Amino acid sequence: MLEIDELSVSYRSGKKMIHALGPINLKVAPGDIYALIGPSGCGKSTFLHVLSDIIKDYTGQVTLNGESLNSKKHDIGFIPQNFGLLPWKNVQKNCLLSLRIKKQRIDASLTERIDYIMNKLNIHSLKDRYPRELSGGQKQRVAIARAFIMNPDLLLMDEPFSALDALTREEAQELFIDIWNQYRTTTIFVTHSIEEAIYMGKKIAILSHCPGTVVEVIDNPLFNTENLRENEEYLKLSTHLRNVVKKGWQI
Ligand SMILES: Nc1ncnc2c1ncn2[C@@H]1O[C@H](COP(=O)(O)OP(=O)(O)OP(=O)(O)O)[C@@H](O)[C@H]1O
Repeated sequence: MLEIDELSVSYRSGKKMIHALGPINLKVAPGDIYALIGPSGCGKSTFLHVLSDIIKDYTGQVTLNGESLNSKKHDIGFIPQNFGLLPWKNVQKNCLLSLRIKKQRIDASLTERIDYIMNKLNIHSLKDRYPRELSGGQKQRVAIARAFIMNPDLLLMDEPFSALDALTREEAQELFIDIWNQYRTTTIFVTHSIEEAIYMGKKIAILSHCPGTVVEVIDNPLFNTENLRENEEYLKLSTHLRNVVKKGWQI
């Protein structure tokens, strides 16, 4: 369980402090996928930076499985907007990077997991290539493979599909959900797309203007539904979300 209690973040800018986020209160159950939507500058990236332990200067409490969040104790996967692949390492080495950092021995069951994930994402044939030799969709598949191979306690994604064209994006979203269904990794992702939030978010958390606080958490009945747009509920939920945006991110 990820528990966020009265989390607030301020940045120092010269002599002034800028209150960028919070207070945020949220409980994320194991196996949840949260889609986080909110206006530009409300603190979404700041929030992910706290959860990935990049920002340590905050008030409030963040615990994962009962312990204060700490990247030394917890395995936290992060897929940034630009996929975060190291350009000087080939696909195979990028995928195994976190295991090497943790000095994890690659035994038979881990080899099976790696093979399963690489096959599922269809990147076996790309394993000797470097990131510059890959298309955007291929880079995205490598980034997803790397995150799931690591088997993180928490997976964070910052607009992971926004750089892809519409068809590649849909394919990458489907592959993500397909592989997530196998491992049920607790995931929080930021998106600007209402459709992506409805397709991929088991829960949808809406943040207010800066400093972002949680305006509403929606239990999404349409999570992982095929032919989403043809579903009657889709129109209702997307209209509700668009109304929240129109009202200035309030309900
Ligand atoms: N290093 C910093 N120093 C001072 N202020 C900052 C810093 N980083 C972010 N901010 C401010 O904190 C607030 C939250 O920024 P953040 O990048 O988290 O928002 P965001 O919701 O991710 O935005 P976007 O959707 O536009 O990417 C903004 O008002 C921003 O101007």
